Amino acid sequence: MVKFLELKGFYELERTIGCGGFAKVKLATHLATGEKVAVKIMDKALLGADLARVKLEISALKSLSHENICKLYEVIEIETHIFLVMEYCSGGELFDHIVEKNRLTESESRMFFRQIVSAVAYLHTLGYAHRDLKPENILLDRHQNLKLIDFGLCAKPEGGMANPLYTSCGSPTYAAPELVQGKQYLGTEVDVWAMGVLLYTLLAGALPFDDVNIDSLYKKILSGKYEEPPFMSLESLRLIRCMLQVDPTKRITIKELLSHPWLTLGVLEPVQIMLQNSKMYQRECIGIMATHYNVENRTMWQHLKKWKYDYHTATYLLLVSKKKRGSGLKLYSLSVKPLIDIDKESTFRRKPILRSINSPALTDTINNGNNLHQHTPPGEVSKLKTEENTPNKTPKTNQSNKFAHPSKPSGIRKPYKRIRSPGPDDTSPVPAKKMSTEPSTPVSTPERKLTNSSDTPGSAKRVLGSIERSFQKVVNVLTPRKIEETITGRPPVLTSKELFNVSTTQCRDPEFVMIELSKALEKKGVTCKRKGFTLRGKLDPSANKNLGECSFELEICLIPDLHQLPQSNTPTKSILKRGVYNTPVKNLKNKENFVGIRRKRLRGDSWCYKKVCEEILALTSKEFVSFSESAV
Ligand SMILES: Nc1ncnc2c1ncn2[C@@H]1O[C@H](COP(=O)(O)OP(=O)(O)OP(=O)(O)O)[C@@H](O)[C@H]1O
Repeated sequence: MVKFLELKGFYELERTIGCGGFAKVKLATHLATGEKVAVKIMDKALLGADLARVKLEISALKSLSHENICKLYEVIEIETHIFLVMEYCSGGELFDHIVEKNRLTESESRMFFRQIVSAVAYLHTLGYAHRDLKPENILLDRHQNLKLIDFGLCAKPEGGMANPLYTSCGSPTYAAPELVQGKQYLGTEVDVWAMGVLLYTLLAGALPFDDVNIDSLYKKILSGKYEEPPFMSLESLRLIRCMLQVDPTKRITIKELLSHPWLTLGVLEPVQIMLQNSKMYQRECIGIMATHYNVENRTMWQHLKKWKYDYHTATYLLLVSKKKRGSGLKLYSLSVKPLIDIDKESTFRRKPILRSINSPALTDTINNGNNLHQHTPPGEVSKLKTEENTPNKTPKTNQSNKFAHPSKPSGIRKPYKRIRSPGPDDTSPVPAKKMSTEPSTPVSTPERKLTNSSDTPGSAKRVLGSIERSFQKVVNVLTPRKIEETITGRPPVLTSKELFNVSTTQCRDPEFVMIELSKALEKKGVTCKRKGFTLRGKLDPSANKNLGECSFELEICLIPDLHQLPQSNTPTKSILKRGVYNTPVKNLKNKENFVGIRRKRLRGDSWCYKKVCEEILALTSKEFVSFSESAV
């Protein structure tokens, strides 16, 4: 069922592929090209004051065009929701990739890290700081290319990158010391620190600074002391040391990183900033669209080059990307007609799109109700007034540094989800609050999903509360009786390309695995809801004080015929490696399906999720669950 009529006839929505604090992301098909896209759906009512973040994210994405930055195709705004149609990254999060392999080899880390450096250097060149770099915000496409996502916390300091920022934001475990201290900081320098944490995570499979106690975490970050694993090469350790310099003035710069010997080792070439030209005139793609809409090429291009981020922009950018891949170029007729009268520039579809009271910057771009999409040409400074560049419009409900202590300790480690101080903006210096030096008490991390809104002052309370409320809607305790009742259909059979994040079993009965899994979840204090062969669980933090808060999905699936699997992906390889299976490998090589458990983090701290999954899968049944190649 298509829930959003605005998309009907243009996109076919499929399953949910991710959830963030603010958005649900669905896989969809762009019907004119048949290409898969990701649709980020945001409920305006839940966004509240964070709408400014979304505006900035849209503005940034429209300006950016880089191989390693997830492309925006279309922006649709209706009275209740905002939809961002984006490039679909089918390879999952880099975080899952690390977990899958425990840690990456130096050469794989280098291959990935070069892409990250290229994307971040490009961002900085255009005057943006990302401020939330972490493996959860880096996705992979089907060719193992990295794609940076989530620009909701990015900043574009007025006057350029040499100007300081003031808003404390990001994820505490990736936060630079100057952020933790609430000092003013340079966007470039905090991004380099976060990249240092990221590189360490790639190579070590663990965080350099981590603690269940936020005070202790900050102390560790400020000390700049972390464990240097013996398995890391001296060159890797040296580079990480250069990035994890507590004094930002001594930290390596992004420019130096581009040609650092560790990054050029074996590759020789310094990292290129690689500008993409997907917005260039592409004769063949324009010709196909012009023929399809029965207009002149010139007329088609006149329309396209306004970069309205409407359905035509999406169609064109998708055709360009298809051409780049060498796929056949073809447009399918849509059932919804007329689409857009290009000559007259009038839009007949999506009529119900309304002017939103809450989002003038987005809706102000709607001209006569026709031009639905705002455009910022590549590289051009966005004219959108945002929290970062309009200090007077910023709600000043709370001036405190969100890295500092919340007023009321909860005694529970909250997930170290990214945070942003809701009050001060980055153009109006605010006296930094010193980090508390009081005796360390377990406190709740000041993040956006606190259950008890009284823990959080000011507008943050509103934001956190609304996210929590929406989250609560999906959480129900499932009794064994309910499980029995909802058994339907058959688990999905995975293709060999879908085997990441899948733990293998040597069992062939999906129901049996489901029951074992449900028992383990119950034992672990995870409340869950079953839909078909998927269990959506939320960890009860009060029952797991050392773990924090997170939600995730475990899906029972069928693993394809082992003969068809590429060698590196075969469950048998992991079975051999870990010795989990009792069954001799040769007996597993048959044409029948085995049951697998596919896991997916929905919300909350990634490292907490990793630990919970490890524990649940270990509880499920030691005899029949193997953690595939991963630690989880
Ligand atoms: N283009 C994409 N392709 C595939 N999956 C995606 C894509 N964009 C997002 N996702 C998935 O959806 C999840 C949530 O997306 P995103 O981080 O953009 O949402 P958010 O609400 O802004 O998150 P946050 O809570 O970090 O602000 C991601 O972690 C990822 O797993």
